[in-house]
Amino acid sequence: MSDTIIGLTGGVASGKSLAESVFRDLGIFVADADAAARAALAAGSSGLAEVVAAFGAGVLAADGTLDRAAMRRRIFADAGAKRVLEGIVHPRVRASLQAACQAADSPYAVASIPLLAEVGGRSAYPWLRRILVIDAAEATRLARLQARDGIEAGLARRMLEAQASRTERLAIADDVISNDGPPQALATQVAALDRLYRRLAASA
Ligand SMILES: CC(C)(COP(=O)(O)OP(=O)(O)OC[C@H]1O[C@@H](n2cnc3c(N)ncnc32)[C@H](O)[C@@H]1O)[C@@H](O)C(=O)NCCC(=O)NCCS
Ligand SMILES: Nc1ncnc2c1ncn2[C@@H]1O[C@H](COP(=O)(O)OP(=O)(O)OP(=O)(O)O)[C@@H](O)[C@H]1O
Repeated sequence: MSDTIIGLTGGVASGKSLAESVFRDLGIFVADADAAARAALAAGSSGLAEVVAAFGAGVLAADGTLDRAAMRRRIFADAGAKRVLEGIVHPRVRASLQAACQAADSPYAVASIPLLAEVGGRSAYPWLRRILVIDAAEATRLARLQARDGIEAGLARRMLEAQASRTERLAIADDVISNDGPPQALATQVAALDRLYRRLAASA
């Protein structure tokens, strides 16, 4: 049972997954918003039923699951559709992350929320004790994104531009990890924050 929940965020290819794995290695429970968003629209879920009610059965693939690629094309071409989908998915993601983190048996828990700055930061997630931003220079993220996903520079740049700016994200941060150096430097910063978060949890 953990009431100390840390929000982890960062732009695409900033190093969130790497930071998550370091927290897990230190014995900390990590809940992931992307996984919660997929579960919210799983076959047979109430979320998927709401999506079908809002968008029609045409969003389903032949096997009755959500046609995610088609939905992705639709929401990035139509801001209204994106808002409708988010209205269905985001409340479920918030509830699922909170429940999973509160049930965690580690001293504190981490909720990894890639779009935390985009959805309104603390006002959307008032139960976060602190917000940790993984930060890296845009050039670093572009290079790592291209290397990891094998995509061309133009697409990598558009993905960065579709997200909150570095300044907007840093504005919601209580803690910042700089990930422009080697992986070991990130691990050292995570370990230092782990000590802080354990102290906070112990005094809660
Ligand atoms: C549209 C959906 C079905 C597409 O699924 P698909 O498996 O093709 O893509 P995936 O979920 O991996 O997302 C791909 C990338 O798109 C971006 N993205 C997805 N949803 C959003 C959004 N609402 N706003 C901005 N960017 C988004 C993210 O950078 C993500 O890395 C899915 O992304 C979705 O349900 N989105 C709405 C819910 C949401 O906001 N999810 C984000 C985490 S809470
Ligand atoms: N300090 C580092 N040095 C070298 N490579 C790194 C470092 N940190 C992360 N990477 C690499 O950069 C890429 C992006 O990192 P990671 O996948 O952790 O980012 P992310 O924020 O989780 O990305 P996404 O937003 O796409 O989920 C990965 O290939 C990862 O191995």
